[in-house]
Amino acid sequence: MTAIQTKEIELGIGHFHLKDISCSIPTGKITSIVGPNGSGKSTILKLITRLTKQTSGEIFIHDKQANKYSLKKFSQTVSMLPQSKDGLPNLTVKELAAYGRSPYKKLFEHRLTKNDEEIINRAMEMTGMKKYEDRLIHTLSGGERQRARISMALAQSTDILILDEPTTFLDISHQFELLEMLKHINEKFQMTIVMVLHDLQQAAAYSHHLIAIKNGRVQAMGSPESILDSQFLKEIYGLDAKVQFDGEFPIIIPIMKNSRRN
Ligand SMILES: Nc1ncnc2c1ncn2[C@@H]1O[C@H](COP(=O)(O)OP(=O)(O)OP(=O)(O)O)[C@@H](O)[C@H]1O
Repeated sequence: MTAIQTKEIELGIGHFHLKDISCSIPTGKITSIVGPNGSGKSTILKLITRLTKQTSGEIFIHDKQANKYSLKKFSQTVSMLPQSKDGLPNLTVKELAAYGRSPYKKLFEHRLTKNDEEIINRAMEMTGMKKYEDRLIHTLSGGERQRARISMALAQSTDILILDEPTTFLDISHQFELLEMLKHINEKFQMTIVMVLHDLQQAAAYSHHLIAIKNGRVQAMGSPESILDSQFLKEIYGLDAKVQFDGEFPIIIPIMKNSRRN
């Protein structure tokens, strides 16, 4: 089953061109989009979430054209967590999570129903943020802030969650904590998760499916085990390296040109 399908998407922005982006994102799985800086990954997420419009081609969400959804219905189907460089209003964790209920409200309606409260509480419990519900966002650590943002996305009650570089600015243990949390959410609720990740090892370890982009084109697609090898690293990143799998976790060993021991 396919949650998202893009068909022959083309888009030009200044000197940059996305060309013939055709890919399928499986339902209930974790898919990561990987590729070098500036290859077009975030632009693809913006197209899927209707923040940018393609010049040609079509995007389907659950087999229905994305632009045929009303804005409200779309926001009840797809939630997007942009890169965390954007500032957040100084709200409490609970107030931020409550924003996730906006697609279910009428214009200027702010009152939370009992059902909204239950969904917001569940979202904060899923991310471990319930105990911080009254804390102001600006007093949280980077990892906690990211989990608060995810609480808001989860309170949106969508079956597709899209995240752009969710581990940026987190230390290695908080990166893994966040990825474990997303894996748990995916397994428990069969939520379709799509993310852009820069760390290829993490992307491969935590994703069922990888889409590799280079110069605005899809260069490779498939399970991490089927596509991640030396040839892939050379073709996509121009990197000379070996790949070994330790169980599901790939270890990328770059071939160093100059040993510091010489
Ligand atoms: N609004 C814009 N105006 C002009 N160029 C843009 C705009 N948005 C994106 N681009 C260009 O499109 C290209 C792709 O950008 P995009 O952010 O999709 O890449 P990316 O793969 O997500 O990069 P990174 O890994 O560095 O975040 C870049 O060269 C970028 O400068």
